[in-house]
Amino acid sequence: MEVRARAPGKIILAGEHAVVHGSAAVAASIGLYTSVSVRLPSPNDNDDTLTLHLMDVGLEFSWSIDRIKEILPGSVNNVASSPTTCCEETIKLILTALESFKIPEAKMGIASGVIAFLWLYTSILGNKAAKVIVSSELPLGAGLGSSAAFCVSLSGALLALSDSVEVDFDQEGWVSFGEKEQQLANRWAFEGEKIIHGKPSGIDNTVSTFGNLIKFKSGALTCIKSNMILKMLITNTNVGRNTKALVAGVSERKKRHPDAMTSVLTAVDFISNEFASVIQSTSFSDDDVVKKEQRIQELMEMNQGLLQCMGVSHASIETILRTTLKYELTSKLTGAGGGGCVLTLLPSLLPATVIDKVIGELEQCGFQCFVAEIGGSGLVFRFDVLS
Ligand SMILES: Nc1ncnc2c1ncn2[C@@H]1O[C@H](COP(=O)(O)OP(=O)(O)OP(=O)(O)O)[C@@H](O)[C@H]1O
Ligand SMILES: C[C@@](O)(CCO)CC(=O)[O-]
Ligand SMILES: [Mg+2]
Repeated sequence: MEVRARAPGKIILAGEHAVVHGSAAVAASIGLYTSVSVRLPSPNDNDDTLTLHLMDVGLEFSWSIDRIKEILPGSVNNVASSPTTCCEETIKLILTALESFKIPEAKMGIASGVIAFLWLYTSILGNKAAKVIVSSELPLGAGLGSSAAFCVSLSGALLALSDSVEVDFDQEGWVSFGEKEQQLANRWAFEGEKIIHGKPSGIDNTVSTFGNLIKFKSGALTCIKSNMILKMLITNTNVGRNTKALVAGVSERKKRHPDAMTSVLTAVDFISNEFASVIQSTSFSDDDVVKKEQRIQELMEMNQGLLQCMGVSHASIETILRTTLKYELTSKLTGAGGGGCVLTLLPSLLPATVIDKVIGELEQCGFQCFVAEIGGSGLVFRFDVLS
């Protein structure tokens, strides 16, 4: 029996970092997915290993079930229906399960993903043998929510196989979970994100689970229906960074300058709320569309300025801002910043020749550009009966 699940990445249109401190943020899923397949051995396979193959980084991990029981004795209990946080002590224990694998220095960030995997796997499926394969269309660690897509697709695949969730094995093709099961997958994914991010707001796993466009504030989600076409150019600086370190850096700055930072975070809250109301407003004439796009551009510019105040911009991001400004286009970083990806609004009346020119100039600087579909489906899964 094999189950496959996939979950999308995301862009944050307004409010990253501030959302960790209780301000509102607006995010949309994008049409790039992470897929997880979990294959359980048939009863006569005599397989007693848990294998994790991370295709994107070319790493494979394998543990005997006896070793899993030794590291995580709690894995004999089935806690799939009640998500629990992995404590520091357990993280240290799980780290010992990684010692024998020589992870190259350049790929050390992957260790946190493997710890999240072991925590989610053993909490949801206990100590069953299985072969798990992960692959993604998303760039890893680039601000497009690869960690959330990883945790959501993994939680979805594991829950589909667990006793705690009732699913119809005869359904064909990709299907969505019911609302209750989506909530459960989202809560487990949040526990995984805590291991990778330290202090996540929950926005990334929420938009990856439910898809579409959302406003998110203090853990609560509001679904949004956009009444305008938002076409965003995504430019990857290819500068690697780590969300956990950037989020911690903003918290440190807030501790050093509490009053100034509180004003910055409050300003972002207003920007996100205004962003949400502009895209939801129902005025459709050409003039109105142009005005709405101008307001969005101004909000993006202000949000980027405040992200600079938080200390999460980067020289490569500033180069993209300057380059797109030459074409009167507005950009902001998306996700955690420090490198990663930048969004540029492509207004509806912008000639294709200008888009080609700006992309050409950005690519000449060594950046990678693409236009992704915004607001697609969230977590889905499918069963395949193996012969
Ligand atoms: N396909 C994958 N295979 C293995 N590990 C993954 C995969 N996707 C994500 N990860 C884990 O997530 C980490 C990257 O998460 P991080 O939060 O730093 O970046 P991001 O989620 O891409 O960006 P952001 O959080 O800003 O949206 C990787 O180092 C790895 O531990
Ligand atoms: C930087 C941050 O706001 C978004 C990362 O995509 C972190 C979070 O909300 O968990
Ligand atoms: Mg992340």
